Amino acid sequence: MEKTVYPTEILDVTIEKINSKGYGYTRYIHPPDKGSNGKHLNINVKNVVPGDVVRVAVENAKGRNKVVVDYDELLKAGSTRNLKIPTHKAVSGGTPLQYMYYDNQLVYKMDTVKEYLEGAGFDSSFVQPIIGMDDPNRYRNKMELTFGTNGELGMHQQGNHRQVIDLEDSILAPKVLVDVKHVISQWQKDYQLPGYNKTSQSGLLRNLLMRTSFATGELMVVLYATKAPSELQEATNDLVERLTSQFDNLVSLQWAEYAAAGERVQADRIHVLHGRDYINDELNGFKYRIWPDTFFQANPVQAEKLVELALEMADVHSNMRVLDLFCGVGTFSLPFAKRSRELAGIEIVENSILSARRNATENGLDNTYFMTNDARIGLKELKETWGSPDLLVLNPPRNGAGGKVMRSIGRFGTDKIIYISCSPKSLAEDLVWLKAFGYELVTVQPVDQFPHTTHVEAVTLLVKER
Ligand SMILES: C[S@@+](CC[C@H](N)C(=O)[O-])C[C@H]1O[C@@H](n2cnc3c(N)ncnc32)[C@H](O)[C@@H]1O
Repeated sequence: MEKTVYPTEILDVTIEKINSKGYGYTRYIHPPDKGSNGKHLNINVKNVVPGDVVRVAVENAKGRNKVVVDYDELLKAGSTRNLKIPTHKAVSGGTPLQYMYYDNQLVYKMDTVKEYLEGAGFDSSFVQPIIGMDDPNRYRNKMELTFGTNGELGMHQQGNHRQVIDLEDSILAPKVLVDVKHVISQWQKDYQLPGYNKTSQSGLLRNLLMRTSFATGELMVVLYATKAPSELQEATNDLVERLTSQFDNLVSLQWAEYAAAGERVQADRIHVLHGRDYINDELNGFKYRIWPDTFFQANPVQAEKLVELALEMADVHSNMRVLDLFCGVGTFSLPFAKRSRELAGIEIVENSILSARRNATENGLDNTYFMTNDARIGLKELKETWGSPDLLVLNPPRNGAGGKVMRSIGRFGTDKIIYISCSPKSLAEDLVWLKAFGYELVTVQPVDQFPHTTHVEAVTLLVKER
């Protein structure tokens, strides 16, 4: 039987709230008439704030119960809308909160943390006022852009991974990275170099990765392309000339050859066109070497605060043995190792562990032990080889540590746990597991690590009841 397709309806709706994806949400009840009695439609609108009244066109309106749409007209601005930010439809998906005043973004994020914790049965009065940024713009030390098929170089359109929106400027990117982008776009245009087409699997230029250290000023530029640079010698020589003559701090220009279809995983071959293959960075007074694929905190100003908060909450002292789970290249490990007797780190990515070891040595620390392993297995092995810690620090990826790891942590029985989270949803889910092992929530400190996005970090202290 063929499904009925209902007509497109033009609806004027008031945005009730912003959901976890950053879409404005409202529930529209169709007026009762034949066949649609009481039927409702969940409408998700892009680039809005609560209280906005917008006009939207919904195709097959009575035939569906949810829809994600752009609005056609802003009829009335909500009270939290920052009218200095020009409204436009073609924005990339990265900054859905950018239209909201920064103070209201902070309230939204703090409420999100509270809601998830309350939903998991915790008392949200443990949640401290969120720590925001003095200047919430241009805070990222790393930008990754994609080449489109029509000369664009930018980020994907929200909800559409085939469409690239050319980056003219960005609220997130330091000026120097925007300037590098424009030099590369001009160079691409001058040599008429095609962007990679995922559908036909043809074209040359795929991605642009740019990193800058706020501490040392060093700049890294990496171009991902399907061919070797020697196949377009004149163009690559000119690229080196253009970038080195305009950016004194460029210490690493790399060409990453990557021919296979699909998303970039690892380059087939790296060609260093200028300088070296890494940059030097610093965080909380510790030195780090950063290669193109090294995971490193993207907002150094707030990352330093996270580390300071974690140290303060843990009250680390020189007799403590500390375990840093999901340790990466050692962002938390090194400062904790400096103040404690011994530190062990567990991390699944081998290169990160190699970096963590090197970083410890380069920073004069000789009390660290780093193990490459899946947290689920590493915890058990560590207990046998290294023993039990007095303090456990964990900073898992966005989807959390998961029940198996949390139960192992519970069985470890350390006096204190510091959980640094980048997702209040997974934080709340993970913390529930610790209740059964007698852990009590002491404090939750939200930190706005990524202004204008829906992400929010939190440093949480738990202690074991004795
Ligand atoms: C949010 S990052 C934190 C890294 C580090 N704490 C930092 O600040 O640089 C999470 C880390 O967990 C690692 N990871 C992901 N899954 C893992 C697993 N199953 N076992 C161990 N480490 C894992 C990732 O490679 C990543 O380095």
